[in-house]
Amino acid sequence: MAISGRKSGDDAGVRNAATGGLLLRPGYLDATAQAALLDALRAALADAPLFTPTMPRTGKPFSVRMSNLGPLGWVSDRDGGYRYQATHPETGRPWPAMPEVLLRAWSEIGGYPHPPEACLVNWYAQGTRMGLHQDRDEQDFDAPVVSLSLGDTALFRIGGLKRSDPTRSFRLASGDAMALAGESRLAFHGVDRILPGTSALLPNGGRINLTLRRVTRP
Ligand SMILES: O=C(O)CCC(=O)C(=O)O
Ligand SMILES: [Fe+2]
Repeated sequence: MAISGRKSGDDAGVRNAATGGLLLRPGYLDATAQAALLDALRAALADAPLFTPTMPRTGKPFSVRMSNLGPLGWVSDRDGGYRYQATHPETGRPWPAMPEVLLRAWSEIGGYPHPPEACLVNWYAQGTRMGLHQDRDEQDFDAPVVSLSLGDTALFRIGGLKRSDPTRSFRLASGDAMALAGESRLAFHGVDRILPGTSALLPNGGRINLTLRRVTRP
């Protein structure tokens, strides 16, 4: 397990064995790299607009809006459930390509020898959250999940392999990178809340999270 990062408060909790395989790289992207990535994302989202996924069966809308980059994208709706597909659910077009900086982050942080296939773009407006869940719609759990944060700081929560396992929380700020690998790959996790006014990157606040995943077995 390799852990780096802030040492104060609840952040120290991420060193606990329950989250083995969790890797944090605070400040992985500097301000210039964050701004460049944001520009690339704006262009991509013009082609593949944010959509509102809905829950399997109930059709209840997510509060987080989403889009994707790369050969595959994660989508969810009432009838089809959670899945990956090669095209945007509303435009029917293929997802835009992943910018180079994301491919580099995947290899530098995740250290997995095959390329990522999906980059989920999560848009958190102020007041939105993501409930505790596992990332398990992929065929390949050997590959890590690599995530990058932009904009306002998130209070991120992670537990163990069972929903009822104890959880701990820490902050993910703009430019921070994280990988869920090894024992943490299937750990329950979520976002409790977005802390307003913590970043000037997005003019109207809010947070963007980019989650890179390998979907198929190489
Ligand atoms: O926004 C985050 O930091 C986590 C996102 C997440 O867990 C997911 O997209 O599966
Ligand atoms: Fe997740």
